[in-house]
Amino acid sequence: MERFRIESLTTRHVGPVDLAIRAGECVCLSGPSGSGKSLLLRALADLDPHTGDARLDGRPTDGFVPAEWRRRVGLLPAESHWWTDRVGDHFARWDGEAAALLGFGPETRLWSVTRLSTGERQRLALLRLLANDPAVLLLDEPTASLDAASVERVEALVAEYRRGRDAAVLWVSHDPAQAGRVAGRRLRLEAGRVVAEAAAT
Ligand SMILES: Nc1ncnc2c1ncn2[C@@H]1O[C@H](COP(=O)(O)OP(=O)(O)OP(=O)(O)O)[C@@H](O)[C@H]1O
Repeated sequence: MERFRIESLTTRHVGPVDLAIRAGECVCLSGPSGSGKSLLLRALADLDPHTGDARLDGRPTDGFVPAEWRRRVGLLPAESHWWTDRVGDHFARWDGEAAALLGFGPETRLWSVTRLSTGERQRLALLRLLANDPAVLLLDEPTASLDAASVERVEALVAEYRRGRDAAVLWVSHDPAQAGRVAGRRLRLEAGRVVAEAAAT
């Protein structure tokens, strides 16, 4: 079943891009630094101006109020934003099991955002995103600041979420080994267009 589809999506730097992701599928997107991967993800989340058509479960963007589209098509930016000082205030709900998998106990909710390390911010931003119950995950280098053990746990959590919710995942990664582990299909952004990643030689 197709979950997420974009047709002729065009922003100032990217496009036109056509892409369809099935329910429960993970697609990896790579491409040179500055090729527009982050901008593409922001457009998909309807955070930047764009033209073209995007659909979730066959329903176009303008069939949703913008906040609902952004909740259902969830973007994990490379740098997360926090708007109050207490970690717990940012969570729609606290999933103790998922938090424990990423190394956080219930006391984490009382922590100040200012004390968070870069890797803690990245993992907590993912937990916060999943707490919103998105149908599509747009993950912008979600393990860029993590050690190998944490990378493994994040990959496991996203896989469990994807299978459990039949979510469609678009995962930006510069790491071919990671793409091989997490994705069923690999794409590359080149000169503003999305093309199939050439097989490794
Ligand atoms: N607000 C903006 N105004 C003008 N140009 C921008 C803006 N944001 C990004 N760009 C430019 O658009 C291009 C694509 O940026 P983007 O962040 O999407 O790249 P990326 O593929 O995600 O790169 P990386 O792999 O380094 O994260 C870059 O040349 C960047 O400088």
